Amino acid sequence: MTDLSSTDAIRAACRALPEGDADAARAAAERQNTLTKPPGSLGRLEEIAVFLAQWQGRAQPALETVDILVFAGSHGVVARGVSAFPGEVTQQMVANFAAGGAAINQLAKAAGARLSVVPLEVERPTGDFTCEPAMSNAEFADAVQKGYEAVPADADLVCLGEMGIGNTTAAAAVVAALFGGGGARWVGRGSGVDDAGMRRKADAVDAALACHGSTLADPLSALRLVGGRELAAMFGAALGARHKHIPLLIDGFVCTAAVAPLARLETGGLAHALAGHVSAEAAHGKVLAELGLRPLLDLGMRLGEGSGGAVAISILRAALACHNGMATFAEAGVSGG
Ligand SMILES: O=C(O)c1ccc[n+]([C@@H]2O[C@H](COP(=O)([O-])O)[C@@H](O)[C@H]2O)c1
Ligand SMILES: Cc1cc2nc[nH]c2cc1C
Repeated sequence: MTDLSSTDAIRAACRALPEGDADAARAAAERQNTLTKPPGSLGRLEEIAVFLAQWQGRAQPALETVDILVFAGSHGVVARGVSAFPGEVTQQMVANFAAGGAAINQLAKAAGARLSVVPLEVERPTGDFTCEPAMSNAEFADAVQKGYEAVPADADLVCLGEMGIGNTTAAAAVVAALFGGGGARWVGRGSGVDDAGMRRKADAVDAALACHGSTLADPLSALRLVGGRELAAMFGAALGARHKHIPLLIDGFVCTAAVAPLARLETGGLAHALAGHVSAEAAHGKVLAELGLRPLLDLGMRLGEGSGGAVAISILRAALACHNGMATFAEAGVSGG
């Protein structure tokens, strides 16, 4: 068992990231060039097949077991009027996930994926990070560990998602700490705030930057001090996927902000991740650019719940259908291969 019981232990786990399988990637790329199509003509579908080979460690990867993990958490900063919805919606949506009534229930079904929802003390909001730590060291480590353990060892792909009223403000604070700039650069409308709400969000982020100061320079501390439990759990799940040799599909702005500290701590820390989509939340594109991640889809979605990642699973399935199912030039008797 990987020890994640303290921030130091989490740091050590981040320094011990396994690499992908270069031989499997090479074999997959070679196979692509034998298939009955002009080399490169399937564009990013070819890159996806090679990526999945690299991170699953086999030249012919599969997507038999795909897990969508949705983490839920509550945020003290909601008291500052930063969301269009009341905080209790988080718990109500957790019930809706369990009843099968949310968008992600349908999208998971459509994508042929297993859905797990992991509530993280949703009845107990984090500290208001504008003036106090969002989480203690122990609370942070506990959420990271829950995320790590939520990753099933037998998964072929893990797709991350979240639910947490107020969490676009927490995500904005995390990326402001990681990449610089004030609140106005990173806040957006989230689930639908008006202009006054946007100003309150920017003010909340600026207050957090002033309150926590240079302690935010460390990416893990930033996630603990101004993040949230579901963000910490997504970070832990990204770490878990890497340690368990499972490729990762990330979702929108909140999810990307949560896993970004892994890339800031370790070069190539998110090399096992694909960005499912770019959210309509304006800052998401900026964070993806900072991380060098190119989103697969741009559908104007801004829901969270892992919904953009869930839609992108179908693109990954298309990539592997071609990679594993097409005939080679030799098999089909097609000239020129
Ligand atoms: O991740 C995104 O791109 C995203 C963009 C806008 C809204 N959300 C979702 O909306 C909720 C947060 O919105 P807010 O306005 O309460 O901060 C939370 O449950 C997220 O899943 C998520
Ligand atoms: C209803 C609702 C559903 C959501 N799912 C993710 N974020 C959400 C925010 C709201 C408000």
